[in-house]
Amino acid sequence: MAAVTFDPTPAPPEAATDDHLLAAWLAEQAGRRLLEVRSEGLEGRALKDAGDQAAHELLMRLLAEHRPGDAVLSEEGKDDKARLQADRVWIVDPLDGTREFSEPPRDDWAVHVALWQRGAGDGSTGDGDLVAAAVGQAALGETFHTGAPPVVPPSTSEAPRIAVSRSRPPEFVHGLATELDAQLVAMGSAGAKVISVARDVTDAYVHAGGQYEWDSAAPVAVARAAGLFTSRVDGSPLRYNQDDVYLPDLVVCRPELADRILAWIAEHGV
Ligand SMILES: Nc1ncnc2c1ncn2[C@@H]1O[C@H](COP(=O)(O)O)[C@@H](OP(=O)(O)O)[C@H]1O
Ligand SMILES: [Mg+2]
Repeated sequence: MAAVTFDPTPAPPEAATDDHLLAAWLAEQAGRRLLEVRSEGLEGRALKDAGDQAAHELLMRLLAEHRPGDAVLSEEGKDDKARLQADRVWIVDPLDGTREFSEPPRDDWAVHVALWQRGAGDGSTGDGDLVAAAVGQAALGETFHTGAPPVVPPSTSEAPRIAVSRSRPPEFVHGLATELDAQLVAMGSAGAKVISVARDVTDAYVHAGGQYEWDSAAPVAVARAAGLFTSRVDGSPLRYNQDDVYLPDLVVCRPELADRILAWIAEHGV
């Protein structure tokens, strides 16, 4: 298989002990692998499947090599519930925005690599919390990570811009947009949408109606490190490494928008 011939660039020596740098390196390697898959002439379903599979296999191989003692939860793998007893769990989405990946030259797809650690956090997120993460956007040539979090510039837009799913935008966002006098910006990939807030392409990302832990773990950890607001749509904390990995909704935004967004959702529902 082509995955065996793929040659990762060597991990930086610091990644042996620094989880932020390891996450960034992993996301970058999987992104390079995905660009390679995208150049092989496949289309549609075949391209989606090849991308999901190649990025998953590479991440599993590299995690086993560099962090052999840690558990892994991957969108493309079997959920081994031993992770519920583990102290460290990598939560990965090898290819988020699979649909957009299969529509070159779109760049709204990403590799998500996050680390959940037992005992981390203030207790509000359960037994632990996210401690390191990277969102790789290979088609942009960038990897956003918690080791050097993005610096969010002041908003360049007078009216707030709300990122929403391109294929499954929740119905309620239209009412919210009217209330905030906001524009909706349709985009693929949860990671690309969260990072669009950090990059001042948008000011908020709101989703409801379905998603899983791997869709938001890495982007949310990077967003928090960048000083952005993150929560469920009811304002409660996003909790990871749960028994049920369904995590259907979230809000990520500039801190100054959080109160208005949550208040509108509390009043009108999703
Ligand atoms: N209603 C829903 N139910 C389940 N998963 C959903 C969903 N809406 C979005 N997602 C998942 O969230 C990710 C971002 O979606 P979108 O691009 O529409 O914003 C996608 O991940 P994958 O591409 O990894 O499958 C998609 O599958
Ligand atoms: Mg996903």
